[in-house]
Amino acid sequence: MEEEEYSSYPPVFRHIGGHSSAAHGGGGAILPSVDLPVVDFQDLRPAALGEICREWGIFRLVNHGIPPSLSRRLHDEAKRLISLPFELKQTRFAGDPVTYFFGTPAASLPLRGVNWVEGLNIPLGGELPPTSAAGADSSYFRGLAEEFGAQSSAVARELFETLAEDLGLAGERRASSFSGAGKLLRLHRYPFSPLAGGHLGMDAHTDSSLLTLVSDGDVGGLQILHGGAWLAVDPLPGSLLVNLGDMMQAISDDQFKSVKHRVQASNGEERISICFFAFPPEDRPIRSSRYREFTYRDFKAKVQEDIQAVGFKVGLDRFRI
Ligand SMILES: O=C(O)CCC(=O)C(=O)O
Ligand SMILES: [Fe+2]
Repeated sequence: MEEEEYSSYPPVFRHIGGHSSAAHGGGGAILPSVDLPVVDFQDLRPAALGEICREWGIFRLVNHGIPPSLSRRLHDEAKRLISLPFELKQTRFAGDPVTYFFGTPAASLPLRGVNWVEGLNIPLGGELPPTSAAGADSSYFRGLAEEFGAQSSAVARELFETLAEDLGLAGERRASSFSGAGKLLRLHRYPFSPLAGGHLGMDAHTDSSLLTLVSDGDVGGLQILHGGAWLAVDPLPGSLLVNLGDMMQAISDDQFKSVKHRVQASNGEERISICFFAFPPEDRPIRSSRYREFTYRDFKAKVQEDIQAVGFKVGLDRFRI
């Protein structure tokens, strides 16, 4: 492909489009696929779900009730917006509640090697923005995102309650964990990479969330670390990928796993993913037999501090007793 065909990519990354990614230090072998457990949202069983979360920390959710047409419209609109020329994206989202980013979000370090991803951050639950510089099409997108976010949140709450049941969480500890939860929708576009086993879009990381719901469409790329090996997660159209985050691991006294994962660029189509994150209320103390008491606000601050100081997220280990 010619360079101008990559005009929607940030300029510093345009050159990698037509080249062997191996020459740029990324890459890896084609991995075996993993058969993730599949959970039916209409038939949630605390003990069975708990077992999956102890062993895997990630599963496929089917029959979740979010209409396929809503997911499809949001994916289509996301793809349209993210495919706009880079310069236009920068000006279009300036001053909008929806923000455009590019870089390596897992480590918050832009321009590390050729590992990169770009996307839009969509805060949820606020007022729809007045018609702004972003224009009417962005309001349409935000409306879809709000609707998708509200439905994702209801699904996440139900999953949380099921897991809380399995853990035997009671009283204040249970009631306050999810109510007032922070919510964020983030969409990603992982660039096309001409070689299979191409560069990473997102480095290995665990999510800081309670729960993360990923609508990953029909292009693969996600990989998980399971049993000491990296395994590829194939798409399952119509399903949601659910993974547990660090806060859920802490609340469960390390019974549940916050699974390590990363995303590799596809050698076919670009991957568009829509990720919903549920976080605990910022100032609620998190009590666990494995960690000293902390709040999600403390956790976030420590993650940022480590990224500045050592270049990566240390995460829960900072709070371990
Ligand atoms: O885009 C994906 O498929 C996963 C993204 C992810 O891991 C994250 O945003 O934390
Ligand atoms: Fe993640």
